[in-house]
Amino acid sequence: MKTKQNKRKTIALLAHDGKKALLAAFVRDHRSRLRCFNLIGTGNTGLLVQSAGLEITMKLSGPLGGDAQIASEVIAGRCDAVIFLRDPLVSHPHDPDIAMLMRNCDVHNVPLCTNVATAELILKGIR
Ligand SMILES: O=C(CO)COP(=O)(O)O
Repeated sequence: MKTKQNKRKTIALLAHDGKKALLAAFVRDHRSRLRCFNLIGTGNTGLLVQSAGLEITMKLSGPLGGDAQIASEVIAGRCDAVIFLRDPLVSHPHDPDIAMLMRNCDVHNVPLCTNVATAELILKGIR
């Protein structure tokens, strides 16, 4: 009889500089739950998650193409949810990449959240 493989899901974590403290607190509060997933993230966000004691695959920093790399994981079907604490109060040099990532989450029906309240719902809901 075939056994169903219990494949870990992948969550992407990204935070703009103005939201990094919030992401650090989120990671601290949900460390044990986050350990159940493969984590990927943009460069500086990844370093922050790593310094909280979690394993994470780091892509490039956002402005250098990291958002685009995360989008490519979404498009390839290798990312199951995106937690993106973006700062809506400042503009970013890579705004086109940010829009592209968000658009592709919608195109591929991948859960995307941009604030902590919804990030908590995603963590509760994803199996
Ligand atoms: O710019 C980002 C997301 O758009 C995040 O990039 P860093 O994690 O490298 O700061």
